[in-house]
Amino acid sequence: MENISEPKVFANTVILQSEGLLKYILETGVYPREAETLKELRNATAKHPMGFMGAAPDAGQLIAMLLKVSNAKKTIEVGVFTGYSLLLTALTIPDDGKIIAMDPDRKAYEIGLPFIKRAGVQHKIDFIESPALPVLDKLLEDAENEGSFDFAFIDADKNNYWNYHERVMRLVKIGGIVAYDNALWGGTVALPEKAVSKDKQEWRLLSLAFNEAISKDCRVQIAFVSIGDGVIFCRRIA
Ligand SMILES: C[S@@+](CC[C@H](N)C(=O)[O-])C[C@H]1O[C@@H](n2cnc3c(N)ncnc32)[C@H](O)[C@@H]1O
Repeated sequence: MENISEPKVFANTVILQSEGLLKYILETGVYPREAETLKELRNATAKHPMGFMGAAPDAGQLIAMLLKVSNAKKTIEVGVFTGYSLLLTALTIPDDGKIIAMDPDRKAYEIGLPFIKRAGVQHKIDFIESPALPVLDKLLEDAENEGSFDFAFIDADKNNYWNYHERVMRLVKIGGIVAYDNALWGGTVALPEKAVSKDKQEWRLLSLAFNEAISKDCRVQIAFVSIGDGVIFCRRIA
């Protein structure tokens, strides 16, 4: 039976371990506000063999809010999959905004493409079928790209998170925001290694190292948020 006692509170933070509480949040304030095309894309992605591994819809809501309050127009998307966060961003930035999106998996992108087209936002997207690192390096070859982006969402291979960080720190303007998904790696960051399944151990270690390094990085103000699978938001300050 679902735990019906009050959720635990630690350091004045409700521990979202109750499925009921998350269900309440999603059903009350997230799903009713989710754009129809996003909902359809999310449902279509659930049929993918890997299931829906896009940004969590409640995290998406926060990302959209940050895109709006920061007036983001030019963004970077590392890790597209079927495009949930990509479509969310495209729906949120202005009509003359631009997203440079990169992922070596075009097939997954094409699952989401009909929804992107239907939403009428394809003109804002420049999808590059490639691992992200060489694309980011290419962008950095042109000095005009330095500090020209307002926002970046990083949701791809963990082993490169720090490599992405070093590059987006140059591409995103001072005051711009970078969001790193999966900071909690399914909650494994707070578990001893022996309690973690073999397939999650490597990325757990990478997450621990990245989270620690970013927490010490003076170039950014951070907000480490327990939403979805954990998102670290960074505002570039230097
Ligand atoms: C968790 S999914 C991204 C989900 C997406 N942001 C969304 O909201 O639907 C991770 C994606 O990262 C991609 N990926 C893996 N290695 C990559 C790399 N080196 N460069 C760019 N994308 C990569 C995978 O192909 C996969 O589609």
